[in-house]
Amino acid sequence: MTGRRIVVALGGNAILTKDASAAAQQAALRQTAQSLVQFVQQGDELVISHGNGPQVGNLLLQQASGATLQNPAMPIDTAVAMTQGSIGYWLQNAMDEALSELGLKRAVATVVTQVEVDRNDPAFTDPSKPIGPFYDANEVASQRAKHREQTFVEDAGRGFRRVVPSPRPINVVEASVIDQLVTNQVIPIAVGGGGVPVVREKQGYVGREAVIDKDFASEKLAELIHADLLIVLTAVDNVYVNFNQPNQRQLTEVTVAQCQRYIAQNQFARGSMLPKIQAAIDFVNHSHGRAVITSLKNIPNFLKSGAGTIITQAKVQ
Ligand SMILES: Nc1ncnc2c1ncn2[C@@H]1O[C@H](COP(=O)(O)OP(=O)(O)O)[C@@H](O)[C@H]1O
Ligand SMILES: NC(=O)OP(=O)(O)O
Repeated sequence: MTGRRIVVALGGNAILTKDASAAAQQAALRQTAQSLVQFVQQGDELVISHGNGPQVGNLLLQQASGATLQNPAMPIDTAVAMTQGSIGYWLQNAMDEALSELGLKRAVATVVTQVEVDRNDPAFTDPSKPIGPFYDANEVASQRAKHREQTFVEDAGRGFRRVVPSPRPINVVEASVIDQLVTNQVIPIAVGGGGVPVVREKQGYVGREAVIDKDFASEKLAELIHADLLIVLTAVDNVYVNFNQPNQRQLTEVTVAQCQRYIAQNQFARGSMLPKIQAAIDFVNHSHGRAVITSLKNIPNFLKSGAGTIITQAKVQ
C-alpha cells in the first residue's frame, strides 16, 4: 500500500549511540535518513518526530555549568525548544542529502512545536522521565548534593539518571500548520522531544518545566492530522512477550484487546516499551489507522511484507 500519511517517531538509537558530539549525531542521522526516504520513494506522506532525552539533559548540564547572573541558565521548556532546533537542523540536512541522492524533490522543514498539557497533571509532582547522562553511585551522590531540587533514580540496572516531570499531551498547538505542510508535499519534522510543554493562560501559551514522552506526543499529532499509520522506530524489530526470557515470543500482528491483556500481565517495561504500546493503543482507538513498532533497519522488510509488530483494532484479514 502506498500514498499513506505516516507519522514516524524516531527512538534514541536513531540519533545518539555513544558519542554525544554534534558530528557523531549528524552521522547517525545521515544513516537514519537513508532508511526514512524509503517511505517517500514509495509515495507516502511523511511527518518525522524524534526523542531528545539524552540531548536535553546534556544541554541543561551545559547551561548550568556556565551560568552567571548576567547569563542565566535556560528553563527546561526553552531547552526542549533548543533541542528541537539542533536535532531538526541536523535531520533536515540529512534528509535533504538522502532525498537528493534518489533524485526526489521534497522540502524538509522543522516546526518548533508546542504541546499543550494539563496544568494539574499529577506528573508535575512525580518526576519520571529520564534525561541526560547515566551516573554511577559516587557521581549521583555528588549531583544530589549540588542540585538538591533535582530528582535522580536508578534506571534498569544501567546506573542513575536525572528524572523530570512528563505530563501527557492533550493538544498539539501547531497541528494545523503541520497538516498544511504535509498536504503540500513538505516533510515536517515536528513534536521533537515530545514538543515544548505549554499550558493555556489568558495571554497565550506559557511553558512548563517538563519533558513530554515523544511516543505520546507523536500519537497525539498522528491523531490530529488524520494519519493512516503511526510508526514507532526503536532498537528492536518486534515487540515480545516474555521479553529476554528463554520463552520470549515475537508479536507480529496484535489487537488492542490483546495488548491490554499483555499490559495487565506486565509484559512491557515501564519507561521503555510500555509507553510505545500505550501510544499505539491510543492511536488505534482514536483514528482509522494502525500502529507499527519496529526498528529502522527493518523498514525494508516492513515495506515489503509488513514485518514488525502491527497493532490493530481487529485482526487484519
Ligand atoms: N516486551 C518488550 N518487547 C520488546 N522490547 C522491550 C520489551 N520490554 C522492554 N523492551 C526494551 O524497550 C526498548 C525500547 O525502549 P527505549 O530504548 O526506551 O526506546 P527508544 O528507542 O524510544 O529510546 C527496546 O529496545 C527493548 O530493549
Ligand atoms: N522526549 C523523549 O521522549 O525523548 P527520548 O525518546 O529520547 O526519551
